Amino acid sequence: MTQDELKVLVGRAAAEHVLAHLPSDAVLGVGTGSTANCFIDALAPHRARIRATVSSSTATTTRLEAAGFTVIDLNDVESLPIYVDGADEIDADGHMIKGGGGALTREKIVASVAGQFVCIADGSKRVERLGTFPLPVEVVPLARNAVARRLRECGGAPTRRLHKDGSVYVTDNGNEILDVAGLDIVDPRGFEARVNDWPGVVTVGLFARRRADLGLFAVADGVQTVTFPRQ
Ligand SMILES: O=C(CO)[C@H](O)[C@H](O)COP(=O)(O)O
Repeated sequence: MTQDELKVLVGRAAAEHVLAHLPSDAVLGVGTGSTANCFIDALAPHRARIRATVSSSTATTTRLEAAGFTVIDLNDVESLPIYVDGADEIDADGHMIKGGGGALTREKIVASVAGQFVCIADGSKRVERLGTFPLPVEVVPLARNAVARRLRECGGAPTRRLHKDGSVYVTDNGNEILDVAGLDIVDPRGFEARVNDWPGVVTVGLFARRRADLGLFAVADGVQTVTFPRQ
């Protein structure tokens, strides 16, 4: 199976999970990226059963609305039983690197409100230790070089995210992203807290304090379900 086929498979599994577990009057949190898009597509025929959604990016909002879902503001939501999103890497404890699609800040905010974080991915995203995928860090533009220097002191090699045409990538929140290669993240919770603390850092794409509760991972012979115990 191709990686795209695996994403379709896990998108369907996540839709089944939501239809089985989301209360009928509840709001659903939806992540960003190609795997999250497969989930939206799989859930679309059942949109009448989803009262409303909260989106983690403008791209996801566009896709949800095009598929006929109602999208509401997180400020108008008191609880969010389930949040479904992809990941760039996930370890055996459910800690993740996210933000390859640039939506890390809103993803982290929506995830922080959710009762259950369901991580959906093809099996290639599972790693022993986080850090092979360059860690995205969203920064206020003024702080870019100051934060980059600190990341170098930690052994990382940050680069400013650019579009293919060379223009600067700007997030939905008007900030920039540093993608940090070369990190060997032995203590995800500690490193998340450390980087979060630096002035100018908006969000670090380490999801360790709020990690996944459930993983659905597509591999050649089906979808594996992994429950990550609360820490
Ligand atoms: O964090 C994300 C977006 O900010 C995505 O969940 C992550 O990049 C995975 O994307 P994909 O499903 O396209 O591989």
